[in-house]
Amino acid sequence: MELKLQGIEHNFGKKRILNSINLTMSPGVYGLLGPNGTGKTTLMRIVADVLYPTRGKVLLNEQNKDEMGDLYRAQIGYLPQDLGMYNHFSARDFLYYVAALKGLSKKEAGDRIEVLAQTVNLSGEMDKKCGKYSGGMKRRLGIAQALLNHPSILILDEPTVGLDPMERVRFRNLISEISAERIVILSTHIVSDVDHIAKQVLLMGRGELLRQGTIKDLTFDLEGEVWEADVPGRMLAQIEEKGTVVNVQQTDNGLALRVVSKDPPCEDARLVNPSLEDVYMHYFRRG
Ligand SMILES: Nc1ncnc2c1ncn2[C@@H]1O[C@H](COP(=O)(O)OP(=O)(O)OP(=O)(O)O)[C@@H](O)[C@H]1O
Repeated sequence: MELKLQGIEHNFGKKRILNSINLTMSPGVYGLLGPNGTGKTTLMRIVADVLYPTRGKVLLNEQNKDEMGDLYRAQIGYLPQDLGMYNHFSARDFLYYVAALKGLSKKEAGDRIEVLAQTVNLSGEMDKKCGKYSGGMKRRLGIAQALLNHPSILILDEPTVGLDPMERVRFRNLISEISAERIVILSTHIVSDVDHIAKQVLLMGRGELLRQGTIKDLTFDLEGEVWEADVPGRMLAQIEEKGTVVNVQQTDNGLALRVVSKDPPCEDARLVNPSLEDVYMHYFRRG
């Protein structure tokens, strides 16, 4: 399976939001990473077929999605940022409702709901009202609704917002499990959401894909340029002029810094292995 975005552009009024996005995806997790307002949601809505791009094409296995119509939409599972749930519905009723919208028969829906309740670890909570669900449970229910139609393309828009660290890890493992034979596009501005599970990371800035690659590719870019150093507090401003300070920690003797810089930012700076967070900060430090 191959999903291709060709020359995607999008304008809202006169404002250019997406600029010539070209991307080819195969099964696995694609982590769409970038600051707020850079066009991640807009791009995902285009792939989910709820927004038409101003220009460009989306091709699934070389077929234009607009020509495929329902056949394309049948392959999509979408968890938008603000999935509305009816608080007075039980989780089971909510899933039956979405299944009906997706055209599943009652029997098919019933079987699928039982399987998905287990997948997202909500089997014991299906009769509870959605309004009584915690943030993490709502996200898992959101994933279940997106999976009802066995989608081969799963689009998750900031699925981990508001989750505590434990839920975040659980959620990440769940995404990893369900990505085996699907293309999963996951947008976030939290580096750790994609750090362990993304097959490819897509760095998005101001409507453009700035860099695409495996975590290894991206961290390799900064090989030999990430340093740690213990310095007196007064040196911070001077070091900030030399490179990107990605972390500052107070210590008994001053500051422990992590810095991205081509040259050593100060005497006694030690080279360390680059992380995805270093890469993110390097690209987006100035917003
Ligand atoms: N319907 C709309 N009409 C006009 N402008 C819009 C519309 N939707 C989004 N925008 C603008 O498009 C830009 C990109 O928004 P988008 O939601 O795609 O970014 P994002 O990267 O997903 O941001 P976030 O991380 O905050 O969700 C923003 O400047 C936003 O204000």
